[in-house]
Amino acid sequence: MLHLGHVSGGYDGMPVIEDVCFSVSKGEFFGILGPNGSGKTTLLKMISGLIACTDGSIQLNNKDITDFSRKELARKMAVLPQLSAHAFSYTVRETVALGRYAHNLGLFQSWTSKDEKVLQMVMEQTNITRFQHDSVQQLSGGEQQRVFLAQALAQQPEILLLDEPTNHLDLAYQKDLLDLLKKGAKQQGLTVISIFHDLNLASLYCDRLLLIDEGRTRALHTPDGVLTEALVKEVYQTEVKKHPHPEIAKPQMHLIPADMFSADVKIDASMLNVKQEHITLTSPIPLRTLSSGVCGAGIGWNSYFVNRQVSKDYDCSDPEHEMRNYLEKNEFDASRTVGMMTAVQLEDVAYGLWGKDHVSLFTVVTAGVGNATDSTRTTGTHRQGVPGTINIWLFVNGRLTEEAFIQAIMTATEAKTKTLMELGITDSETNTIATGTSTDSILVAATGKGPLLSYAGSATKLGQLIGKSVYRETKRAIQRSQGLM
Ligand SMILES: Nc1ncnc2c1ncn2[C@@H]1O[C@H](COP(=O)(O)OP(=O)(O)OP(=O)(O)O)[C@@H](O)[C@H]1O
Repeated sequence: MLHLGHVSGGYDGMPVIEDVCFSVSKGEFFGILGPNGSGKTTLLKMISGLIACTDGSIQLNNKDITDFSRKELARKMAVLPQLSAHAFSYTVRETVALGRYAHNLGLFQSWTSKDEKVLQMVMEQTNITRFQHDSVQQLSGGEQQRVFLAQALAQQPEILLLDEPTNHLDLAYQKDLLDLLKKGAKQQGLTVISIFHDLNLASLYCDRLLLIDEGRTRALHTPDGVLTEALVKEVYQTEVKKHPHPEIAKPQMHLIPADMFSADVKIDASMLNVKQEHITLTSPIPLRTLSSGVCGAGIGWNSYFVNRQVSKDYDCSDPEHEMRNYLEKNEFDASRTVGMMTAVQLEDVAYGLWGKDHVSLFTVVTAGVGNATDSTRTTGTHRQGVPGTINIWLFVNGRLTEEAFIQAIMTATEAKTKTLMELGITDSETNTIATGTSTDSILVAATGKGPLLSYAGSATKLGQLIGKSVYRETKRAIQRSQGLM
C-alpha cells in the first residue's frame, strides 16, 4: 500500500533522512523507533507530503504522493501530530468536525447526516462526547490528545500517521487508544504508522518496527527481531534487559537504573529464625527468587521466607488467601514473601552453609515422608493422614542466570530423590521407591552479587554444592522427623 524507495530528505538542503526503504501493507500496525533527533518526525512529515524527498520516492497504492492533490491525500492519510502548546480557540466538536474537511466541498457548508454520524462515532470511540461543547484550550493534555485523534479518525483515512500518540495519556488511555488503533487495523484494514518512544508499547502493538539512527535504517523487523539488547544498547546508548511479556509472545525491555547496587550480603544461619509455629529467614536485601510456594510462587523478588507449620488435617479451599492472611497477621509483607506450609515438626529442620570463596549456598530443608510418592507410578488416590512434605530452600550467595535457576531446581530434585532412594523410602500405594512427596515445594533465591553463574548443573561448582547440600540436609531432616537423630 505504502512504499518508500531509497528516500532522503531534510531541511534547507541539510539531509536528515538518508536512503530509507520500506513498505507497509494494508491493515499493518507499523512502528518507527529511534533516539531523539534521529529523524522520526521528519520521516513522518515526508510520508504525509509535508516535506519533499530530495531523493527516492514515496508511493501510495502505486502512485507517487506528489501526484495527489492535498485534498485527495487528506482522504487517504490523516496525521496526528505531536501535541504542542498552541492556543486552540475551537470547541471540541468543531475541532473534530474539521477532520471531515477532506470529505466536504466547503467547511460546514455541506454538513451531511453521514458527517454527523462519523463525528458522533469518533467522539464516542475516543470518549470525548461529554466535552464536545467545551473549548479545546481548557482540556488536559491527555484529553486534547484524544480530541486530535478523533479529528484524525473523522477523516476516515486509509493510513493514520501518529507521532507519539500516547504522550500525555495516562495508563488506561494509552491502552485504550492503542487497542482502538489495533482494532481499526485488524477489523477495518486501517494502516497505522506510528512513532514510539516507549519500546515496550511499540513491541506490544506493532506488527513490525523500523529503528532509525541518525536518519538511517538500523533495523526493520518484527519486535523480537528489532528489540535485541545489543541493538538497543548501541542505538540508545543505554543498558537494557530483554524479557518476554508474561502474558503474550512479545519482548519487553527493562531499563537498569544506575547506582542501584547495594552492599554485599551473604545469606546464612544468622538470618534464620526457627520457631514452633514457623521458620523464617529475613534477607536485608530483596532476593531474586523462583519458587513453588503457596505465596510468592513463580519468579519474583522477595525479602521474607516463611515455612509455616500447619496441622496434618489442614484443609482449605483457598490456601493462598489463607496464607496471605496468616503472613499479614504476623507482620510479613505478603507481596515480598515466599510462604510455604508443612505439617512436620519444625525443630527437625536441617540447614547448613555450603561452600565459600566465590560462591556459597545456604540450604534449609524440612522433610516428612509419610506422604511419600513414586511420581512414575502413583495414581494419586492413596493419601495418608501423616505429615509428609519436603520443603527445600536454596539461598545462593551469587548471581544466577535464568537457566541456572532452572538447573538449580533440577539438580536439587535429583539429589532429593537420591536421598529417598538411599533411605529406602517407599510409596505406600505402589510399594516402590518414592521420588518425593505429593506436596513438595522448592525455593531458589539468589543475592545477585558476585560473578554471573550461568549454569547450576552437576558439572559446575554451584551444581555440586546444590547436589551435596540437598542430599545431606534432606537426609538429616528425614532422619530427625523419624526420630532417628
Ligand atoms: N524545521 C526544522 N528545520 C531544521 N531542522 C530541523 C527541523 N525540524 C527538525 N530538524 C532537525 O532534524 C533532526 C531530526 O529531527 P526530528 O524531529 O525528525 O527527530 P525525531 O527523531 O523525531 O526526534 P524526537 O525524538 O526528539 O522527537 C534534528 O537534528 C532536528 O534538529
